[in-house]
Amino acid sequence: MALGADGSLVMVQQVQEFDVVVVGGGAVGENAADRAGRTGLSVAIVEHALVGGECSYWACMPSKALLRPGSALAAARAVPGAAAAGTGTVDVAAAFARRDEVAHHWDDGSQVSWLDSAGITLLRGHARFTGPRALTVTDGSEETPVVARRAVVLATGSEPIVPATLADVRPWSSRDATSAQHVPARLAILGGGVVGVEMATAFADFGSEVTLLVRGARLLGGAEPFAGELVADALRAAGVDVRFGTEVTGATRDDGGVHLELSSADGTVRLDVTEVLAATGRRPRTSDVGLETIGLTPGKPAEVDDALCVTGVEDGWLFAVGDVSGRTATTHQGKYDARVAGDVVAHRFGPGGGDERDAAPWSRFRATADVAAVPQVVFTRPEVAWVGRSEAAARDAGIDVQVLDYALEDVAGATVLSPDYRGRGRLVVDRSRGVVVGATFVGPDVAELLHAATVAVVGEVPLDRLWHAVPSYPTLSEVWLRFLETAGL
Ligand SMILES: Cc1cc2nc3c(=O)[nH]c(=O)nc-3n(C[C@H](O)[C@H](O)[C@H](O)COP(=O)(O)OP(=O)(O)OC[C@H]3O[C@@H](n4cnc5c(N)ncnc54)[C@H](O)[C@@H]3O)c2cc1C
Ligand SMILES: NC(=O)c1ccc[n+]([C@@H]2O[C@H](COP(=O)([O-])OP(=O)(O)OC[C@H]3O[C@@H](n4cnc5c(N)ncnc54)[C@H](O)[C@@H]3O)[C@@H](O)[C@H]2O)c1
Repeated sequence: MALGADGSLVMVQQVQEFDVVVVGGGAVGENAADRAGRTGLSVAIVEHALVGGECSYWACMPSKALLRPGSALAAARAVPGAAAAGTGTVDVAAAFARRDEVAHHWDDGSQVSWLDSAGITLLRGHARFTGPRALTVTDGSEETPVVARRAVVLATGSEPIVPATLADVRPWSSRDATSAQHVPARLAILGGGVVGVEMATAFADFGSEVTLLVRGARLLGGAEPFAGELVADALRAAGVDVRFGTEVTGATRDDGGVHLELSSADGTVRLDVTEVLAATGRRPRTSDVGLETIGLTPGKPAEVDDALCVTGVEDGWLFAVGDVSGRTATTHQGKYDARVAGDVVAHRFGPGGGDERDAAPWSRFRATADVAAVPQVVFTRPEVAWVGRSEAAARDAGIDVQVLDYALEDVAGATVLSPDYRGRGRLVVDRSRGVVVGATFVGPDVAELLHAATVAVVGEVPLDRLWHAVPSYPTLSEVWLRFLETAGL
């Protein structure tokens, strides 16, 4: 027996040793573990909740399942011939039941089976560093010392930030929204970022009276401004009360719900709602992993280089991937970093001990795409999809920018989708190099348009070569031809 981190008595188990220990079994940690084991290193994952992490159970998957019925209904309603069949509203009970299936009823059995099949050891419990390559894993009253002979990959994800004004009223977090079992009659959402606009769309579909409270002047801050404008127009058309320049300056909760005091340039007003969702961003989850024992600061992101090696830690044994690094904020980009980190670990510490320290950008040992080729899709209606730099970001980076804009409704593929199709595409071109450095699409069904743009940005394909990439007719992709014609090709 010994004293645990919280001062209680714990039963200390035998030391367990592995070549590599991955802390956090989210989608990103799982990928890192899989790649790290590919040269025969023994790998363990430590997970204190569900294997699969936020994305599988409370983020990407359930949120997209909640959004899908409304978007399917809207797509049918937009087409003469199908519109008559698309009457009525979203069947909320069926939508929730489908969400429950997609979230595997919050049971991680299938992911645990996958770990088994990949030869990865699962240690259930909460991991904390006790020193370089040394951790303890606490599971109830048991504590297991764990040694990583070669490397540790930190993949502990992120946690929501709750503004101080809402702290006492038990606001919904994104987890409460994505796992909701009832629909609040009146829902206030604080924050005009990705969670805010997606959940405003879903809960408006379910019949909530939604008020979206945005302290700034636009939605989706990092995206091209037209993206936020089109989403705001659509949310308003769906009945959402979108209020810009609005701060929550006070909040109370009683049996009647949550009472918010809102301040804007027009003065102070009160808003009474059933629930309030704090969609105000996330912070890396590093406050309770013993970072202080290895010379890092708890609560801060684990900053990494392009090999995903944590800077400020000697001997290159610590890596960080996913939300915890502060470098990526999506599952797909976190998994890309995980593949790179896992490959670096497998190569550097595997049999024969390779050296990839001189690896060039774009090698499989460098996460080069994190810098200027990050894709993201926001599943609102219209969908928003972007990759690389916005016009403003490209100008800030000193790029000689050429902007190519096109109205998506003017391509034949859009006409087939719906007579009322509206959307917009933008390419940001580096004029001096003649290559695409950014792209944004806003409109129904644009999510699947994005990957062509990602390939163009990553491949730095010259515009005069893109000219030979012929889009099929009649598809939305024909916008690529129109962009190039706009550029004078
Ligand atoms: C509502 C919402 C919707 C989203 N939708 C999308 C989307 O559509 N597409 C997309 O690409 N991204 C989306 N994201 C972002 C995406 O969810 C994250 O980028 C992704 O989950 C990050 O993965 P991760 O593995 O780094 O972290 P997590 O998924 O948070 O995994 C970290 C794991 O570590 C465990 N852990 C933490 N600390 C410890 C410890 N000390 N010991 C043991 N275990 C520990 C946790 O329990 C967790 O399982 C969404 C986010 C939210 C909030
Ligand atoms: N489809 C997707 O890929 C997807 C979907 C959802 C979430 N995510 C990821 O999850 C992460 C979290 O999303 P999010 O929307 O919470 O964060 P975010 O950073 O995208 O947006 C947070 C918003 O809240 C505002 N805000 C912050 N503090 C505030 C305060 N005190 N009062 C009022 N407004 C405040 C910010 O200005 C910002 O507009 C993001 O990194 C996002 O990329 C991705």
